[in-house]
Amino acid sequence: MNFISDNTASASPRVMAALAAANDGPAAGYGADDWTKRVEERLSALFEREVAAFLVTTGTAANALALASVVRPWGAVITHEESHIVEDECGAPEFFSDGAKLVDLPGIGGKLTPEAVTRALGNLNEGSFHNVQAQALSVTQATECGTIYTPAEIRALKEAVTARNLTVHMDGARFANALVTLGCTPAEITWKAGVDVLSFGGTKNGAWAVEAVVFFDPGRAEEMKWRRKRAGQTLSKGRFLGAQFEALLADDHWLDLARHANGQAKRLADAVGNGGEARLAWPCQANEVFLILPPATQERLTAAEVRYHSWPGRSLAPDNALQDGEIVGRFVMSFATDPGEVGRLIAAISG
Ligand SMILES: Cc1ncc(COP(=O)(O)O)c(C=O)c1O
Ligand SMILES: C[C@@H](O)[C@H](N)C(=O)O
Repeated sequence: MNFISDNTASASPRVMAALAAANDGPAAGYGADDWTKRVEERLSALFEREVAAFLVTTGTAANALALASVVRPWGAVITHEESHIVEDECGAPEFFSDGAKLVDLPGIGGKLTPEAVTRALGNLNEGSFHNVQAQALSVTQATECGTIYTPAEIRALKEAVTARNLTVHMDGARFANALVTLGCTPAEITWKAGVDVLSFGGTKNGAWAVEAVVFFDPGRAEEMKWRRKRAGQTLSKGRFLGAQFEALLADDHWLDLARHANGQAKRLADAVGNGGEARLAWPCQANEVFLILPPATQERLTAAEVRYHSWPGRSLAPDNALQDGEIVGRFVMSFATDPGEVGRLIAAISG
């Protein structure tokens, strides 16, 4: 049984069928194709305002190029210490921004707080040529800990950085999962809450490989076309990115995919999250379940050949610290997660 990551999932059959259907005759290259144009129009409708959108193939590219477009080499990006841009992008944001600094902060459950951000801003001297200049805040939605920010929480973070005029970036690799939990509109959890640029994840949601960098003020997207090309992310046969995203958005397929993943995560969290055999590290609010596992439970999972990520306990609340031999395990669900496997996982944990 494999609960390592939503990255291990297949792609939605509807997305793969759309890829095959797009493979018909000639089409303009480099993003000028009809599929990509329809996606750009669809995203403006989805977010209830004109947006500028750029399709790329990975979340790392989306995050790194989005941030490079809004910070200068002498800039600083405030983010969480467990954020993907800090932990898992091999310095890509720093590289593509020509050296911007990531200032990473702790936060329970992988979430930033306005208080921590305000403290960090206090340590970043505005205007001094000796110091990097705070220019962006990056939040992940859903976070790397499977928690989510409410629109009010995003607004509070925006308010904390407004005086310093920081741009707000959202890593939305699991944006769909957060949205179906919140039940709000895409606009309410992004630009209406103060987000300026979104890495809109398609791959983990169920695409083969596509992400959209969405600028809510098209005037701020000016550099992106050159940055994307220089990064080798402007595909000559761009129709195959457009076709994927168009299939995801059609008939709210993207939300149905996320609902299945979240539903299976909730099943697991509800079944074992508060028992003696395991307990929740922090709330399960999207498609990932983080469980504190005592040694006996770890042994049963090994015997049952369950694959999951061991996760750092840095973001645990002080009153939920790990005890002797305990670890945090991350169990990730996707659109393709088999409910029967989740039942077998629950049995293995419960003993
Ligand atoms: C929170 C988050 N952001 C971004 C990404 C994008 O990463 P990749 O470059 O692997 O597509 C991931 C990948 O799993 C992720 O978990
Ligand atoms: C790199 C790894 O963390 C990946 N982003 C995942 O969530 O599985």
